[in-house]
Amino acid sequence: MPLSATADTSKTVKLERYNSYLRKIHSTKVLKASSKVLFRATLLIALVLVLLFAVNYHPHSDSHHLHRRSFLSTGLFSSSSSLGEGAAWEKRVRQSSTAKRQHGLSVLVTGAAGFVGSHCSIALRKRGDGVLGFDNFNDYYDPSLKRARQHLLEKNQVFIVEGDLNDGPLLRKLFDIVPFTHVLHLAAQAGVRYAMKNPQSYISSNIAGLVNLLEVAKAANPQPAIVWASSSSVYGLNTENPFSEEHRTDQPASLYAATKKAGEEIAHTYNHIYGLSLTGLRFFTVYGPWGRPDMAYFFFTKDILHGKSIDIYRTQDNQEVARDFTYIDDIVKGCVGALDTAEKSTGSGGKKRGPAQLRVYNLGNTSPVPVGRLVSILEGLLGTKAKKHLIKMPRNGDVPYTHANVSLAYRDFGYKPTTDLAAGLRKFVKWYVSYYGIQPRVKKENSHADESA
Ligand SMILES: O=C(O)[C@H]1O[C@H](OP(=O)(O)OP(=O)(O)OC[C@H]2O[C@@H](n3ccc(=O)[nH]c3=O)[C@H](O)[C@@H]2O)[C@H](O)[C@@H](O)[C@H]1O
Repeated sequence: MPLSATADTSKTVKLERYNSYLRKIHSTKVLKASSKVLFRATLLIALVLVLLFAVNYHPHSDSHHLHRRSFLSTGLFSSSSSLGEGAAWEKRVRQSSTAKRQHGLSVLVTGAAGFVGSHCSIALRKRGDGVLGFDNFNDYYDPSLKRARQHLLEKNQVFIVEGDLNDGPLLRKLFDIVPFTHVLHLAAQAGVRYAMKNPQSYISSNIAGLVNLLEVAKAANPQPAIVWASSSSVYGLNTENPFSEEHRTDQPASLYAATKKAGEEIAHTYNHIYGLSLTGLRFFTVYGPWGRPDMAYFFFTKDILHGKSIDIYRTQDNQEVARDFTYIDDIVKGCVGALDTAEKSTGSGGKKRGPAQLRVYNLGNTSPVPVGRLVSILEGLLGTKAKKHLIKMPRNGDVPYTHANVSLAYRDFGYKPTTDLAAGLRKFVKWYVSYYGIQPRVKKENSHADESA
Protein backbone atom coordinates (compact mmCIF):
# COMPACT_ATOMS: atom_id res chain seq x y z
CA MET A 1 0.00 0.00 0.00
CA PRO A 2 2.71 2.44 0.94
CA LEU A 3 4.35 1.70 -2.39
CA SER A 4 1.15 2.02 -4.24
CA ALA A 5 0.47 4.96 -2.00
CA THR A 6 3.83 6.38 -3.11
CA ALA A 7 2.97 5.51 -6.69
CA ASP A 8 -0.43 7.16 -6.19
CA THR A 9 1.16 10.32 -4.73
CA SER A 10 3.54 10.74 -7.65
CA LYS A 11 0.56 10.31 -10.03
CA THR A 12 -1.35 12.99 -8.10
CA VAL A 13 1.63 15.35 -8.24
CA LYS A 14 1.97 14.76 -11.97
CA LEU A 15 -1.74 15.31 -12.39
CA GLU A 16 -1.59 18.54 -10.39
CA ARG A 17 1.36 19.78 -12.42
CA TYR A 18 -0.54 19.00 -15.58
CA ASN A 19 -3.63 20.84 -14.24
CA SER A 20 -1.56 23.85 -13.22
CA TYR A 21 -0.02 23.88 -16.71
CA LEU A 22 -3.53 23.88 -18.20
CA ARG A 23 -4.60 26.72 -15.82
CA LYS A 24 -1.56 28.78 -16.87
CA ILE A 25 -2.42 28.38 -20.52
CA HIS A 26 -6.02 29.26 -19.76
CA SER A 27 -5.15 32.37 -17.74
CA THR A 28 -2.78 33.57 -20.49
CA LYS A 29 -5.62 33.16 -22.96
CA VAL A 30 -7.96 35.12 -20.65
CA LEU A 31 -5.30 37.82 -20.30
CA LYS A 32 -4.85 37.99 -24.04
CA ALA A 33 -8.61 38.10 -24.57
CA SER A 34 -9.13 40.85 -22.01
CA SER A 35 -6.31 42.96 -23.44
CA LYS A 36 -7.97 42.55 -26.84
CA VAL A 37 -11.22 43.86 -25.35
CA LEU A 38 -9.32 46.76 -23.76
CA PHE A 39 -7.60 47.56 -27.05
CA ARG A 40 -10.90 47.51 -28.95
CA ALA A 41 -12.58 49.72 -26.34
CA THR A 42 -9.74 52.25 -26.59
CA LEU A 43 -10.06 52.18 -30.36
CA LEU A 44 -13.79 52.79 -30.07
CA ILE A 45 -13.34 55.78 -27.71
CA ALA A 46 -10.73 57.26 -30.04
CA LEU A 47 -13.11 56.82 -32.96
CA VAL A 48 -15.94 58.57 -31.10
CA LEU A 49 -13.61 61.48 -30.26
CA VAL A 50 -12.48 61.80 -33.86
CA LEU A 51 -16.11 61.80 -35.01
CA LEU A 52 -17.04 64.48 -32.48
CA PHE A 53 -14.13 66.60 -33.68
CA ALA A 54 -15.23 66.17 -37.28
CA VAL A 55 -18.71 67.43 -36.36
CA ASN A 56 -17.17 70.59 -34.88
CA TYR A 57 -14.84 71.14 -37.83
CA HIS A 58 -16.08 73.54 -40.52
CA PRO A 59 -13.92 73.32 -43.61
CA HIS A 60 -15.65 76.29 -45.29
CA SER A 61 -14.44 78.67 -42.62
CA ASP A 62 -11.30 80.80 -42.71
CA SER A 63 -10.44 80.37 -39.05
CA HIS A 64 -10.11 76.71 -38.26
CA HIS A 65 -8.03 77.43 -35.21
CA LEU A 66 -10.97 79.25 -33.72
CA HIS A 67 -13.24 76.24 -34.17
CA ARG A 68 -10.75 74.31 -32.14
CA ARG A 69 -11.73 76.68 -29.36
CA SER A 70 -15.42 75.85 -29.82
CA PHE A 71 -14.56 72.18 -29.57
CA LEU A 72 -12.61 72.70 -26.39
CA SER A 73 -15.41 74.58 -24.77
CA THR A 74 -17.97 71.81 -25.31
CA GLY A 75 -16.85 70.39 -21.98
CA LEU A 76 -15.25 67.21 -23.30
CA PHE A 77 -12.04 68.25 -21.65
CA SER A 78 -11.93 69.31 -18.03
CA SER A 79 -9.68 72.25 -18.87
CA SER A 80 -9.73 73.93 -22.26
CA SER A 81 -6.32 75.39 -21.54
CA SER A 82 -4.87 71.87 -21.75
CA LEU A 83 -4.56 72.34 -25.50
CA GLY A 84 -3.57 76.01 -25.58
CA GLU A 85 -5.10 79.41 -25.02
CA GLY A 86 -8.82 78.54 -24.64
CA ALA A 87 -9.40 79.48 -21.03
CA ALA A 88 -7.04 82.46 -21.12
CA TRP A 89 -8.70 83.67 -24.33
CA GLU A 90 -12.19 83.42 -22.85
CA LYS A 91 -11.02 85.28 -19.78
CA ARG A 92 -9.73 88.14 -21.94
CA VAL A 93 -13.01 88.20 -23.88
CA ARG A 94 -14.98 88.46 -20.62
CA GLN A 95 -12.71 91.05 -19.01
CA SER A 96 -12.71 93.30 -22.05
CA SER A 97 -16.51 93.15 -22.40
CA THR A 98 -17.23 93.89 -18.75
CA ALA A 99 -18.27 97.45 -17.92
CA LYS A 100 -16.36 99.26 -15.20
CA ARG A 101 -19.22 101.56 -14.28
CA GLN A 102 -22.72 100.89 -13.02
CA HIS A 103 -25.20 100.34 -15.86
CA GLY A 104 -22.35 100.57 -18.36
CA LEU A 105 -22.84 99.11 -21.82
CA SER A 106 -21.24 95.92 -23.07
CA VAL A 107 -20.40 96.60 -26.71
CA LEU A 108 -19.06 94.37 -29.44
CA VAL A 109 -17.20 96.72 -31.81
CA THR A 110 -16.60 95.19 -35.23
CA GLY A 111 -13.80 96.78 -37.23
CA ALA A 112 -12.17 97.78 -33.96
CA ALA A 113 -8.71 97.96 -35.53
CA GLY A 114 -10.08 100.34 -38.15
CA PHE A 115 -10.10 104.13 -38.10
CA VAL A 116 -13.54 104.89 -36.64
CA GLY A 117 -13.65 101.59 -34.73
CA SER A 118 -10.46 102.23 -32.78
CA HIS A 119 -11.51 105.77 -31.80
CA CYS A 120 -14.98 104.65 -30.68
CA SER A 121 -13.60 101.66 -28.73
CA ILE A 122 -11.26 103.88 -26.74
CA ALA A 123 -13.94 106.51 -26.08
CA LEU A 124 -16.39 103.88 -24.81
CA ARG A 125 -13.77 102.18 -22.65
CA LYS A 126 -12.65 105.50 -21.17
CA ARG A 127 -16.13 106.23 -19.89
CA GLY A 128 -16.33 102.77 -18.31
CA ASP A 129 -18.19 100.65 -20.85
CA GLY A 130 -17.19 97.08 -21.67
CA VAL A 131 -15.76 96.83 -25.19
CA LEU A 132 -14.78 93.74 -27.12
CA GLY A 133 -13.12 94.40 -30.47
CA PHE A 134 -13.47 92.22 -33.55
CA ASP A 135 -11.40 92.61 -36.71
CA ASN A 136 -9.98 90.48 -39.51
CA PHE A 137 -6.90 92.69 -40.02
CA ASN A 138 -7.17 92.39 -43.80
CA ASP A 139 -4.60 94.05 -46.04
CA TYR A 140 -6.86 96.48 -47.94
CA TYR A 141 -4.43 99.04 -46.54
CA ASP A 142 -1.21 98.70 -44.55
CA PRO A 143 -2.05 96.18 -41.78
CA SER A 144 0.79 97.54 -39.63
CA LEU A 145 -1.36 100.64 -39.01
CA LYS A 146 -4.15 98.35 -37.82
CA ARG A 147 -1.69 96.55 -35.54
CA ALA A 148 -0.54 99.90 -34.13
CA ARG A 149 -4.17 100.80 -33.39
CA GLN A 150 -4.59 97.38 -31.77
CA HIS A 151 -1.61 98.15 -29.56
CA LEU A 152 -3.26 101.42 -28.54
CA LEU A 153 -6.47 99.59 -27.73
CA GLU A 154 -4.62 97.04 -25.62
CA LYS A 155 -3.20 99.91 -23.57
CA ASN A 156 -6.80 100.97 -23.01
CA GLN A 157 -7.84 97.46 -21.92
CA VAL A 158 -9.66 96.63 -25.14
CA PHE A 159 -9.06 93.13 -26.48
CA ILE A 160 -9.57 92.51 -30.20
CA VAL A 161 -10.70 89.05 -31.28
CA GLU A 162 -9.17 88.29 -34.65
CA GLY A 163 -11.83 86.89 -36.93
CA ASP A 164 -14.01 87.39 -39.95
CA LEU A 165 -17.61 88.62 -40.00
CA ASN A 166 -18.52 85.59 -42.09
CA ASP A 167 -17.36 83.21 -39.36
CA GLY A 168 -20.71 82.38 -37.78
CA PRO A 169 -19.46 79.86 -35.20
CA LEU A 170 -16.94 82.35 -33.85
CA LEU A 171 -19.51 85.15 -33.58
CA ARG A 172 -21.97 82.77 -31.89
CA LYS A 173 -19.27 81.74 -29.48
CA LEU A 174 -18.68 85.37 -28.50
CA PHE A 175 -22.41 85.83 -27.86
CA ASP A 176 -22.38 82.59 -25.81
CA ILE A 177 -19.66 84.02 -23.62
CA VAL A 178 -20.93 87.62 -23.36
CA PRO A 179 -24.52 88.97 -23.18
CA PHE A 180 -23.67 92.06 -25.27
CA THR A 181 -26.11 94.94 -24.79
CA HIS A 182 -24.96 96.64 -28.03
CA VAL A 183 -23.08 96.02 -31.24
CA LEU A 184 -21.28 98.90 -32.93
CA HIS A 185 -20.83 97.42 -36.38
CA LEU A 186 -18.12 99.31 -38.27
CA ALA A 187 -16.33 96.47 -40.05
CA ALA A 188 -16.79 96.88 -43.80
CA GLN A 189 -15.06 97.08 -47.13
CA ALA A 190 -14.61 100.84 -47.41
CA GLY A 191 -13.54 103.05 -50.31
CA VAL A 192 -15.63 104.25 -53.23
CA ARG A 193 -13.18 103.78 -56.12
CA TYR A 194 -11.72 100.41 -55.03
CA ALA A 195 -15.12 98.82 -55.75
CA MET A 196 -14.23 98.80 -59.44
CA LYS A 197 -11.07 96.79 -58.72
CA ASN A 198 -12.46 94.29 -56.25
CA PRO A 199 -16.26 94.21 -56.34
CA GLN A 200 -16.55 90.86 -54.57
CA SER A 201 -14.91 92.15 -51.40
CA TYR A 202 -17.85 94.59 -50.98
CA ILE A 203 -20.37 91.79 -51.32
CA SER A 204 -18.47 89.59 -48.89
CA SER A 205 -18.09 92.20 -46.12
CA ASN A 206 -20.92 94.68 -46.57
CA ILE A 207 -23.66 92.24 -47.55
CA ALA A 208 -22.78 88.65 -46.56
CA GLY A 209 -20.86 89.77 -43.44
CA LEU A 210 -23.68 92.07 -42.34
CA VAL A 211 -26.30 89.33 -42.79
CA ASN A 212 -24.14 86.86 -40.88
CA LEU A 213 -23.80 89.29 -37.98
CA LEU A 214 -27.55 90.00 -37.96
CA GLU A 215 -28.30 86.27 -38.02
CA VAL A 216 -26.19 85.77 -34.91
CA ALA A 217 -27.59 88.88 -33.20
CA LYS A 218 -31.21 87.94 -33.87
CA ALA A 219 -30.68 84.47 -32.37
CA ALA A 220 -28.85 85.81 -29.32
CA ASN A 221 -30.56 86.00 -25.98
CA PRO A 222 -30.64 88.85 -25.10
CA GLN A 223 -30.61 90.39 -28.57
CA PRO A 224 -28.28 93.41 -28.66
CA ALA A 225 -29.21 96.83 -30.05
CA ILE A 226 -27.17 97.45 -33.19
CA VAL A 227 -25.64 100.71 -34.42
CA TRP A 228 -23.84 100.41 -37.73
CA ALA A 229 -21.97 102.40 -40.37
CA SER A 230 -23.86 103.34 -43.48
CA SER A 231 -22.50 106.07 -45.75
CA SER A 232 -23.15 109.49 -47.26
CA SER A 233 -22.60 107.78 -50.60
CA VAL A 234 -26.14 106.34 -50.47
CA TYR A 235 -27.37 109.77 -51.68
CA GLY A 236 -25.65 109.00 -54.98
CA LEU A 237 -27.07 111.13 -57.77
CA ASN A 238 -29.48 112.97 -55.44
CA THR A 239 -29.44 116.68 -56.34
CA GLU A 240 -31.39 118.11 -53.41
CA ASN A 241 -29.15 119.96 -51.04
CA PRO A 242 -28.21 119.62 -48.17
CA PHE A 243 -28.77 115.87 -48.00
CA SER A 244 -31.56 114.94 -45.65
CA GLU A 245 -32.59 111.47 -44.51
CA GLU A 246 -35.87 111.89 -46.39
CA HIS A 247 -34.16 112.36 -49.76
CA ARG A 248 -33.87 109.72 -52.46
CA THR A 249 -31.26 107.03 -51.94
CA ASP A 250 -32.17 104.78 -54.84
CA GLN A 251 -29.54 106.05 -57.29
CA PRO A 252 -26.17 104.88 -55.95
CA ALA A 253 -23.18 105.95 -58.06
CA SER A 254 -20.82 103.17 -56.92
CA LEU A 255 -21.01 99.54 -55.89
CA TYR A 256 -19.79 100.65 -52.46
CA ALA A 257 -22.82 102.94 -52.16
CA ALA A 258 -25.11 100.18 -53.45
CA THR A 259 -23.90 97.74 -50.77
CA LYS A 260 -24.44 100.35 -48.03
CA LYS A 261 -27.91 101.08 -49.35
CA ALA A 262 -28.58 97.33 -49.44
CA GLY A 263 -27.42 97.23 -45.82
CA GLU A 264 -30.10 99.77 -44.90
CA GLU A 265 -32.76 97.61 -46.54
CA ILE A 266 -31.41 94.46 -44.87
CA ALA A 267 -31.56 96.32 -41.54
CA HIS A 268 -35.22 97.04 -42.20
CA THR A 269 -35.89 93.34 -42.77
CA TYR A 270 -34.20 92.17 -39.55
CA ASN A 271 -35.97 94.87 -37.61
CA HIS A 272 -39.31 93.87 -39.10
CA ILE A 273 -39.01 90.10 -38.73
CA TYR A 274 -36.95 89.66 -35.58
CA GLY A 275 -37.43 92.85 -33.55
CA LEU A 276 -33.78 93.89 -33.72
CA SER A 277 -33.17 97.52 -32.75
CA LEU A 278 -31.14 98.98 -35.64
CA THR A 279 -29.57 102.39 -36.21
CA GLY A 280 -27.68 103.22 -39.41
CA LEU A 281 -25.27 106.16 -39.41
CA ARG A 282 -24.45 107.83 -42.72
CA PHE A 283 -20.88 109.01 -42.24
CA PHE A 284 -19.65 111.92 -44.40
CA THR A 285 -15.95 111.56 -45.44
CA VAL A 286 -14.49 111.05 -41.96
CA TYR A 287 -10.88 112.16 -41.43
CA GLY A 288 -8.39 112.65 -38.60
CA PRO A 289 -5.47 111.10 -36.69
CA TRP A 290 -5.08 107.32 -37.14
CA GLY A 291 -7.07 107.69 -40.38
CA ARG A 292 -7.26 105.53 -43.48
CA PRO A 293 -4.31 105.70 -45.91
CA ASP A 294 -6.63 105.06 -48.88
CA MET A 295 -8.42 108.39 -48.37
CA ALA A 296 -7.46 111.50 -50.33
CA TYR A 297 -6.44 113.77 -47.40
CA PHE A 298 -4.11 110.97 -46.18
CA PHE A 299 -2.35 110.08 -49.44
CA PHE A 300 -2.24 113.76 -50.51
CA THR A 301 -0.23 114.42 -47.33
CA LYS A 302 2.12 111.57 -48.13
CA ASP A 303 2.54 112.57 -51.78
CA ILE A 304 3.07 116.26 -51.00
CA LEU A 305 5.80 115.34 -48.51
CA HIS A 306 7.44 113.05 -51.10
CA GLY A 307 7.24 115.66 -53.85
CA LYS A 308 4.87 113.51 -55.92
CA SER A 309 2.12 115.10 -57.98
CA ILE A 310 -1.50 114.72 -56.86
CA ASP A 311 -4.67 114.49 -58.95
CA ILE A 312 -7.35 116.98 -58.00
CA TYR A 313 -10.68 116.02 -59.53
CA ARG A 314 -13.04 118.48 -61.16
CA THR A 315 -16.57 117.74 -62.31
CA GLN A 316 -17.41 117.04 -65.97
CA ASP A 317 -18.53 120.68 -66.34
CA ASN A 318 -15.26 121.85 -64.79
CA GLN A 319 -16.61 122.70 -61.33
CA GLU A 320 -14.77 122.02 -58.09
CA VAL A 321 -15.52 118.73 -56.33
CA ALA A 322 -16.48 119.22 -52.68
CA ARG A 323 -16.92 117.07 -49.58
CA ASP A 324 -18.54 117.59 -46.21
CA PHE A 325 -15.34 116.42 -44.45
CA THR A 326 -16.18 115.36 -40.88
CA TYR A 327 -13.66 115.21 -38.06
CA ILE A 328 -13.31 111.91 -36.21
CA ASP A 329 -14.08 113.29 -32.72
CA ASP A 330 -17.44 114.57 -33.95
CA ILE A 331 -18.19 111.16 -35.47
CA VAL A 332 -17.28 109.43 -32.19
CA LYS A 333 -19.71 111.67 -30.33
CA GLY A 334 -22.38 110.77 -32.89
CA CYS A 335 -21.72 107.03 -32.50
CA VAL A 336 -21.83 107.21 -28.71
CA GLY A 337 -25.01 109.32 -28.85
CA ALA A 338 -26.63 106.76 -31.12
CA LEU A 339 -25.63 103.90 -28.79
CA ASP A 340 -26.94 105.74 -25.73
CA THR A 341 -30.32 106.44 -27.30
CA ALA A 342 -30.74 103.04 -28.93
CA GLU A 343 -33.72 101.24 -27.48
CA LYS A 344 -33.53 97.57 -26.61
CA SER A 345 -34.29 94.97 -29.24
CA THR A 346 -37.66 93.38 -28.59
CA GLY A 347 -37.05 89.82 -29.71
CA SER A 348 -35.20 86.96 -28.12
CA GLY A 349 -33.76 83.73 -29.40
CA GLY A 350 -34.86 84.52 -32.97
CA LYS A 351 -38.49 85.47 -32.16
CA LYS A 352 -39.95 88.96 -32.38
CA ARG A 353 -42.01 90.03 -29.35
CA GLY A 354 -43.00 93.52 -30.51
CA PRO A 355 -42.04 96.46 -32.73
CA ALA A 356 -38.47 97.67 -32.37
CA GLN A 357 -36.59 100.88 -33.11
CA LEU A 358 -35.32 101.46 -36.68
CA ARG A 359 -33.34 104.65 -37.34
CA VAL A 360 -31.07 106.28 -39.94
CA TYR A 361 -29.04 109.47 -39.32
CA ASN A 362 -26.64 111.70 -41.23
CA LEU A 363 -23.40 112.35 -39.37
CA GLY A 364 -21.63 115.08 -41.31
CA ASN A 365 -20.04 118.46 -40.73
CA THR A 366 -22.69 120.58 -42.53
CA SER A 367 -20.14 122.66 -44.50
CA PRO A 368 -18.75 121.22 -47.75
CA VAL A 369 -15.17 122.19 -48.67
CA PRO A 370 -13.74 121.97 -52.21
CA VAL A 371 -10.90 119.46 -52.62
CA GLY A 372 -8.66 122.32 -53.86
CA ARG A 373 -9.14 124.07 -50.51
CA LEU A 374 -8.28 120.86 -48.65
CA VAL A 375 -5.00 120.77 -50.58
CA SER A 376 -4.11 124.40 -49.79
CA ILE A 377 -4.71 123.79 -46.07
CA LEU A 378 -2.37 120.79 -46.26
CA GLU A 379 0.26 122.84 -48.14
CA GLY A 380 0.16 125.38 -45.32
CA LEU A 381 0.45 122.79 -42.59
CA LEU A 382 3.24 120.89 -44.33
CA GLY A 383 5.12 123.97 -45.46
CA THR A 384 5.40 122.45 -48.94
CA LYS A 385 3.75 123.31 -52.25
CA ALA A 386 1.82 120.46 -53.81
CA LYS A 387 2.40 119.45 -57.44
CA LYS A 388 -1.23 119.76 -58.48
CA HIS A 389 -2.64 117.95 -61.44
CA LEU A 390 -6.21 119.08 -62.16
CA ILE A 391 -8.19 116.42 -64.00
CA LYS A 392 -11.79 115.63 -64.83
CA MET A 393 -13.24 113.25 -62.25
CA PRO A 394 -12.90 109.76 -63.73
CA ARG A 395 -16.13 107.77 -63.97
CA ASN A 396 -15.25 105.70 -60.96
CA GLY A 397 -18.21 106.04 -58.63
CA ASP A 398 -17.39 109.48 -57.19
CA VAL A 399 -20.11 112.09 -56.75
CA PRO A 400 -19.49 115.86 -57.27
CA TYR A 401 -20.34 116.99 -53.74
CA THR A 402 -21.79 115.93 -50.39
CA HIS A 403 -23.48 118.12 -47.80
CA ALA A 404 -25.18 116.86 -44.65
CA ASN A 405 -28.26 118.12 -42.92
CA VAL A 406 -27.81 116.78 -39.36
CA SER A 407 -30.91 118.19 -37.68
CA LEU A 408 -32.31 114.71 -37.01
CA ALA A 409 -29.18 113.57 -35.14
CA TYR A 410 -29.15 116.89 -33.26
CA ARG A 411 -32.78 116.46 -32.25
CA ASP A 412 -32.40 112.86 -31.09
CA PHE A 413 -28.99 112.84 -29.42
CA GLY A 414 -27.58 116.37 -29.54
CA TYR A 415 -25.15 115.73 -32.41
CA LYS A 416 -23.35 119.00 -33.20
CA PRO A 417 -20.05 118.95 -35.13
CA THR A 418 -17.52 121.40 -33.70
CA THR A 419 -14.29 120.90 -35.68
CA ASP A 420 -13.74 122.71 -38.97
CA LEU A 421 -11.48 121.27 -41.67
CA ALA A 422 -8.48 123.51 -40.90
CA ALA A 423 -8.49 122.63 -37.19
CA GLY A 424 -9.07 118.93 -37.89
CA LEU A 425 -6.33 118.69 -40.51
CA ARG A 426 -3.89 120.39 -38.14
CA LYS A 427 -4.51 117.57 -35.65
CA PHE A 428 -4.19 115.00 -38.42
CA VAL A 429 -0.86 116.38 -39.70
CA LYS A 430 0.50 116.55 -36.16
CA TRP A 431 -0.31 112.88 -35.72
CA TYR A 432 0.95 111.95 -39.21
CA VAL A 433 4.41 113.45 -38.87
CA SER A 434 4.83 112.01 -35.42
CA TYR A 435 3.59 108.53 -36.40
CA TYR A 436 5.80 108.35 -39.49
CA GLY A 437 8.71 110.08 -37.76
CA ILE A 438 9.00 113.11 -40.06
CA GLN A 439 8.50 115.95 -37.56
CA PRO A 440 11.43 118.16 -38.70
CA ARG A 441 9.92 118.78 -42.16
CA VAL A 442 6.84 120.56 -40.76
CA LYS A 443 6.99 124.34 -40.52
CA LYS A 444 5.06 124.78 -37.31
CA GLU A 445 5.62 128.53 -36.94
CA ASN A 446 3.74 129.60 -40.10
CA SER A 447 1.15 126.83 -40.18
CA HIS A 448 -1.66 128.90 -38.65
CA ALA A 449 -1.19 131.79 -41.07
CA ASP A 450 -1.15 129.43 -44.05
CA GLU A 451 -4.20 127.51 -42.91
CA SER A 452 -6.45 130.55 -42.99
CA ALA A 453 -5.15 131.63 -46.39
O1 LIG B 1 -18.69 109.64 -47.07
C1 LIG B 1 -18.59 108.45 -47.34
O2 LIG B 1 -19.50 107.68 -47.17
C2 LIG B 1 -17.35 107.95 -47.97
O3 LIG B 1 -16.30 108.83 -47.63
C3 LIG B 1 -15.07 108.53 -48.22
O4 LIG B 1 -15.18 108.59 -49.63
P1 LIG B 1 -14.81 109.94 -50.39
O5 LIG B 1 -15.70 111.05 -49.97
O6 LIG B 1 -14.74 109.61 -51.82
O7 LIG B 1 -13.37 110.25 -49.78
P2 LIG B 1 -11.93 110.27 -50.46
O8 LIG B 1 -11.66 109.04 -51.18
O9 LIG B 1 -10.99 110.68 -49.40
O10 LIG B 1 -12.06 111.48 -51.50
C4 LIG B 1 -12.26 112.80 -51.02
C5 LIG B 1 -12.40 113.75 -52.19
O11 LIG B 1 -11.18 113.79 -52.93
C6 LIG B 1 -11.43 113.57 -54.29
N1 LIG B 1 -10.23 112.91 -54.85
C7 LIG B 1 -9.95 111.65 -54.52
C8 LIG B 1 -8.83 111.04 -55.01
C9 LIG B 1 -7.97 111.73 -55.87
O12 LIG B 1 -6.95 111.23 -56.35
N2 LIG B 1 -8.30 113.02 -56.18
C10 LIG B 1 -9.40 113.64 -55.70
O13 LIG B 1 -9.66 114.80 -56.01
C11 LIG B 1 -12.69 112.75 -54.35
O14 LIG B 1 -13.37 112.95 -55.58
C12 LIG B 1 -13.46 113.31 -53.18
O15 LIG B 1 -14.19 114.43 -53.59
C13 LIG B 1 -14.62 107.14 -47.80
O16 LIG B 1 -13.42 106.81 -48.46
C14 LIG B 1 -15.66 106.12 -48.10
O17 LIG B 1 -15.26 104.88 -47.54
C15 LIG B 1 -17.01 106.54 -47.56
O18 LIG B 1 -17.05 106.36 -46.18
